[in-house]
Amino acid sequence: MSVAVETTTSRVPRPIPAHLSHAEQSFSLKKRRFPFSSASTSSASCSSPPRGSYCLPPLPPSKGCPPLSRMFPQHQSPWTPLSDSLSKSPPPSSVYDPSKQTSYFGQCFTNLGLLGRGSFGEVYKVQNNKDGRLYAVKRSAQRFRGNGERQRSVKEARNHERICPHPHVLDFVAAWEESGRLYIQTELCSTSLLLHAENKPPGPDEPAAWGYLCDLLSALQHLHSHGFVHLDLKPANVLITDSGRLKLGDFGLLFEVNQTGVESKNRKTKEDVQEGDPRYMAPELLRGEYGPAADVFSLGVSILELACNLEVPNGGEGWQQLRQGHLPSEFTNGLSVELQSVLRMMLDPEPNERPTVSQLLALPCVRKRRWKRRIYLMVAETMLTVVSFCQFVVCFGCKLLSSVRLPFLPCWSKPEPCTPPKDSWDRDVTLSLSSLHNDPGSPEDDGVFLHHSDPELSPTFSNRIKSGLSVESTSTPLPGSPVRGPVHSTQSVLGSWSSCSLPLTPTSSHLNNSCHKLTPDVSPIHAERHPGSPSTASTERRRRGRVRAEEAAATPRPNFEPKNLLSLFEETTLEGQP
Ligand SMILES: Nc1ncnc2c1ncn2[C@@H]1O[C@H](COP(=O)(O)OP(=O)(O)OP(=O)(O)O)[C@@H](O)[C@H]1O
Repeated sequence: MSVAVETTTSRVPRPIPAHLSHAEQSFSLKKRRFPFSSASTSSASCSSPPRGSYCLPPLPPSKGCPPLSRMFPQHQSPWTPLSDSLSKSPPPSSVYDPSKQTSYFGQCFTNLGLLGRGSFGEVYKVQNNKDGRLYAVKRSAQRFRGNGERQRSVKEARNHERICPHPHVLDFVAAWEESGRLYIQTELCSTSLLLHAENKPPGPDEPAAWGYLCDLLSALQHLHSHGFVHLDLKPANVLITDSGRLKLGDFGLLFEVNQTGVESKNRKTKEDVQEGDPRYMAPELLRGEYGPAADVFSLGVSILELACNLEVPNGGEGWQQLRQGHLPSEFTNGLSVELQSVLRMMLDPEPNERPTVSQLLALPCVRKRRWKRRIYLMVAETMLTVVSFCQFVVCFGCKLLSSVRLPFLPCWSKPEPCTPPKDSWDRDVTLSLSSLHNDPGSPEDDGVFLHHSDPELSPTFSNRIKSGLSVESTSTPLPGSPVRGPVHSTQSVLGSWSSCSLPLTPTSSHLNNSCHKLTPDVSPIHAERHPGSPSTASTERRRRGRVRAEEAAATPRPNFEPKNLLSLFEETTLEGQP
């Protein structure tokens, strides 16, 4: 361990990865990027992809013949478990029936919406129909175009499963292959660290950076002590829970170092070589030296970025300087001496001079903050659990009251389903799709996904909505609708139709799944349905009265207020008028 030793070799410019043709030249303040909501609505054009998510070019709209599978509907291709968890305990036949046309995903999960898109796939928030819990499921965007591609995709899932559970590593649940696509089921988080940081008020945030450093050092210590190197550590690959706990994810480039020489230079075989994000890449990776020190460097760059709110250069002079041990003083001068010196050590150009994760964790300044961080997380998680429990009690109480069927509360007599009934979901989607595409529901377009994620791929769909046709068959908000909040992406996907809007931890949220009542805000849709249709004043009044009544009926019980009684009264008065 040494503080920024500048050797002669460190001044020699390092070769820049070949694909960096549009390299940023030096350091700059972080630009605000649109979070997922923009990706969801415009990722087809991909004009400004979220950083860390190199969007694939949009699929061209279908102009020619429909695919063969649409003309000759066929059964889903077989479902293949890829994780030990699924092979050892497959779902019971009551949950998954292979003879049914619906996919494994469609039968086992209720899709609650798109969480985000990355370069390889789309991530959905789902509810498991077996245990009722909420999870994230990542589905590869493209079907495998060969065995090589398949192997590479499957590797990410297998790598993830090999890592023992740890409080700062994203929990792996299961992986499977279906219809030529890979599915990975993991624990549900709130959002990625990148999006979280970008949605905070601009400006440096050193206390938060110390917290991130402590969490990610713990995660790396776990990986390194088990003989793994991540090799793609960056804020986009770190997830954050509702309590603020960081979880390291995305193990596509995970590399196993031999146990005897964890610190020794390990060379990957040529076919193994896959470059991570160049902005966070340690200089020695360009020489083919793969070791735990590379993760320390990437963590250093990530913390520098998060603490100073700066745009990390992906090439050019700034990229070179960072790999020669020069920190951008115009940004780092505002940081404490302690953090500056830790960053200097982590960003040492020589991997052998860089401290190991254990050495960093032993630093007094880190140890002090790690304790604070632990206490903070403990308190935050306890509070979340208490809030979740209270929500559960309130929801349970409401359900109980509604089952009493009080005569003066007519709208309480029919409680809304917790989630859309699966059959109706499938039926609605199939109806919607078949009416749009005249397609009997091919496995090409698994309705469970197209319903949420691909409206931009289906121009007919959006035109239909725009032209004011019925949206009753689409009971979920459209991607890009204003209900989405930038930070709490998981929560905002449910947006306006979740009556329990407090963020829940994945562990606790199963307690109150009953809170996820679907109460679509129907009034604006109805109002726009026939904008130009002639209507007399009385029919208009009646229509408004009906809409209010529908709103009142759709309002979940906890929101039942005297206001609703007033509107019911008003409605009755309106109905009574000639
Ligand atoms: N477990 C999760 N819980 C909540 N949101 C998630 C989860 N996993 C991913 N996301 C969201 O989905 C987005 C895309 O996911 P992810 O980055 O894993 O896809 P990817 O194809 O591997 O992307 P890349 O390879 O570019 O990193 C993330 O930015 C994050 O917002």
